[in-house]
Amino acid sequence: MAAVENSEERNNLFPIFLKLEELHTLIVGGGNVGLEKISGLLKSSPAARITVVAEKISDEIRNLASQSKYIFLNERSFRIRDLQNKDLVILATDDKALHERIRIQARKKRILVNVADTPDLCDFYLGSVVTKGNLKIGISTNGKSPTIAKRMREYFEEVLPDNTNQLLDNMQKIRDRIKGDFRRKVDVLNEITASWLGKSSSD
Ligand SMILES: C[C@@]1(CC(=O)O)c2cc3[nH]c(cc4nc(cc5[nH]c(cc(n2)[C@H]1CCC(=O)O)[C@@](C)(CC(=O)O)[C@@H]5CCC(=O)O)C(CC(=O)O)=C4CCC(=O)O)c(CCC(=O)O)c3CC(=O)O
Ligand SMILES: NC(=O)C1=CN([C@@H]2O[C@H](COP(=O)(O)OP(=O)(O)OC[C@H]3O[C@@H](n4cnc5c(N)ncnc54)[C@H](O)[C@@H]3O)[C@@H](O)[C@H]2O)C=CC1
Repeated sequence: MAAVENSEERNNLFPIFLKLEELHTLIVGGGNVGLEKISGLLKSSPAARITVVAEKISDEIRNLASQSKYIFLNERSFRIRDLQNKDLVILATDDKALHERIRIQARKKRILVNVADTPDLCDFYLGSVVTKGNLKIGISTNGKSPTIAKRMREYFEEVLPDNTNQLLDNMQKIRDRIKGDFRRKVDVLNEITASWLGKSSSD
């Protein structure tokens, strides 16, 4: 009798691309991990609105904050009212019990939470991010290996041609110029990109 195989594991996370200038992100913890998370946010969204609360805020974080008028620093212990008017929360302290307490309060307010070193407590993960002009690719290994996510980013950064952004600019111009109904527009755009990956024009 044929053995029943386990169904393949897969990544069920849903990626979205957030406008962090329009949202307000709270980061609790101002050490190395806090620094990594802030740097990650700023790399994609240089004008991200971020409030950092930490008993001790590192010089590196102070330096980053001095380059943006949208980063607010509060060097003190976390208070529940820090959650007010926040959309996302990233927890990066060395106090796991504190993380669990903050998570409960944040969930009550329907604020999405990331706990840097505790995947089970996360509503969302940060991913590795490849940016070429207007193109952005988010990468997740489902928490299996952040190192591989990082290597994948490096790989795509290297293989994506430098004229990728020009391609997008050209396509936007063509897209704006095509007249006619929606169906015709889709047909034309498929037709002119058909040679990509050897696809047929109807793909
Ligand atoms: C689940 C997740 C939750 C989250 O943090 O959001 C998570 C969790 C954990 N990370 C850990 C460790 C490391 N994280 C990195 C790096 C990154 N980690 C990132 C994301 C994520 N990390 C989320 C899943 C993403 C996915 O789905 O793939 C990246 C992609 C984005 C970012 O952080 O901005 C960024 C690369 C950015 C880039 O360069 O492109 C490195 C490598 C390095 O620093 O060089 C190491 C050390 C080596 C290693 O462990 O692989 C540990 C163990 C801690 C411990 O040992 O105690 C945990 C906890 C655990 O796994 O239990
Ligand atoms: N540094 C690293 O690369 C890694 C760290 N970790 C873990 O992640 C956690 C954080 O690491 P680091 O950033 O290196 O630690 P850290 O000690 O440099 O920073 C901890 C931060 O949390 C703040 N903090 C603590 N209690 C607070 C409170 N009640 N309110 C406000 N702020 C508070 C501290 O003031 C400090 O800014 C640790 O538990 C560590 O074991 C895990 C993997 C790698």
